[in-house]
Amino acid sequence: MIEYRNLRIALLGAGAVGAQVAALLLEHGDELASRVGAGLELVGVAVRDLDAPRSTEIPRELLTTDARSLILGADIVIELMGGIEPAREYLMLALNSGADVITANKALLATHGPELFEEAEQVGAQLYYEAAVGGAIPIIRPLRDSLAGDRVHRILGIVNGTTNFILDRMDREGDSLEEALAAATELGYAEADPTADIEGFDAAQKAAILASLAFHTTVPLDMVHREGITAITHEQVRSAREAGFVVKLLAVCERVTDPETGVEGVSARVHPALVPQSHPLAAVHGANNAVFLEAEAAGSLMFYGAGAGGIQTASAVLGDVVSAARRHVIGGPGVAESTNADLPILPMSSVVTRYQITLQVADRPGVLAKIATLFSDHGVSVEAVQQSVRPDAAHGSAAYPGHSIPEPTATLVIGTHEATEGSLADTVVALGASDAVVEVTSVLRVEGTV
Ligand SMILES: NC(=O)c1ccc[n+]([C@@H]2O[C@H](COP(=O)([O-])OP(=O)(O)OC[C@H]3O[C@@H](n4cnc5c(N)ncnc54)[C@H](O)[C@@H]3O)[C@@H](O)[C@H]2O)c1
Ligand SMILES: N[C@@H](CCO)C(=O)O
Ligand code: NA
Repeated sequence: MIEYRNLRIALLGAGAVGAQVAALLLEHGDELASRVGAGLELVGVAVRDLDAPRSTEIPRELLTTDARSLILGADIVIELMGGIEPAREYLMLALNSGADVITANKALLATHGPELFEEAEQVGAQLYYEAAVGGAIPIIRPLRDSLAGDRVHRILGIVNGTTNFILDRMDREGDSLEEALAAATELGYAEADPTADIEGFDAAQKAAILASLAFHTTVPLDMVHREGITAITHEQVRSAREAGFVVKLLAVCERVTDPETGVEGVSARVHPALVPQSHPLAAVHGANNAVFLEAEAAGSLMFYGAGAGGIQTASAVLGDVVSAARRHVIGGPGVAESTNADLPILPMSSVVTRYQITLQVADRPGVLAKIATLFSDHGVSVEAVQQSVRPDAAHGSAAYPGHSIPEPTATLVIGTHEATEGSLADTVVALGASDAVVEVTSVLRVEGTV
């Protein structure tokens, strides 16, 4: 039996992920030690309440409410408390005391990442965060290491399990958004307050992290355009299916050249989008996550699996523990983030995308021509128009002047060619204001087409 020097590991937080990390470290510590070349000793677990029920049994003598003392005696600190403070303060304390740190805290990284990375670089420590995006799915290390020699062009990610579960239920079970959300809550996917998931805040934090890593820059959270799924209707999901699409909440991170100014930069955005049923992301069901990326040399790659869950996320945390511990054995400085790419973060209006717009229009001569003019006035080229007439539809307020019978309306589904988000958005505003249009019933971007 080889005798190893023990590395002292402090765990902060013993909730869904933390309790699983503690259990796996205690159970598989010897096996991991042989992979690392050093013993891994869980020296303590900082909790708020010593007597709170936990999903796994943690020996009472390991529990403490004194996180600061625990941190100061550790070689590796794992933060699984969540939230901004005191997580930020504890990680800074850990880095300053010479410890390497591991966190799953996307909210903290998306808002205070640069400060933490800079501190880690200053003190020559490591900061690992594989669990922060895509849970168990390896995506941070592939971007940071495996693809460091390539040039990533674009990332399309399903990075929030709760919203993917909801949209998938609406598509495959015919649920309304409310019914699907209730099912997500019952199954434990959605939080008691699901706002961060359904309004896209969680996905936006992950988009900021992915875009920063992929493009070797810093993408501030407030530069990530964000739309959630709360306005998505059952009707939109059903029509999407009929037209060969599925609705997904996507994080889109890409290199962008503003067509008007010629400025090259990057953008990150989160919004619902129509994805062709033939795209690999369309086959991501339930609460799973996937990150589809396109790189110059590697071509298309997809990373798929469990984006959440206590034990699944613990797998990513333990991978980081092994990496951090190996460097303790080998020595040398930590891996610095490369954030020196000279790429501005461009606003949403510079992004080039495609829209699918559904309109209720008055069914009378000249309406189509009027609508076509609105598109061309904004420099937007129409790719396809589909019309269905519902003469009996007393939709909206349109009525023949002076008559009580409602004017017949038609449904127009208009797919555009690529155009800047700015001109597409202006076109939608002009459509809404036109007397030819009774109602703009749906506007969705189309992503993942070639
Ligand atoms: N649950 C998942 O599937 C998942 C997936 C990926 C990433 N994450 C991230 O992992 C982190 C932990 O998530 P979780 O689901 O385990 O959360 P959780 O709420 O289940 O657990 C957090 C635990 O930390 C404890 N805590 C909070 N503040 C503390 C303090 N000051 N001192 C000591 N303990 C404190 C809480 O009491 C709680 O037990 C979060 O940053 C989360 O975003 C979670
Ligand atoms: N609430 C998140 C957890 C994982 O970060 C989700 O639904 O994906
Ligand atoms: Na991950």
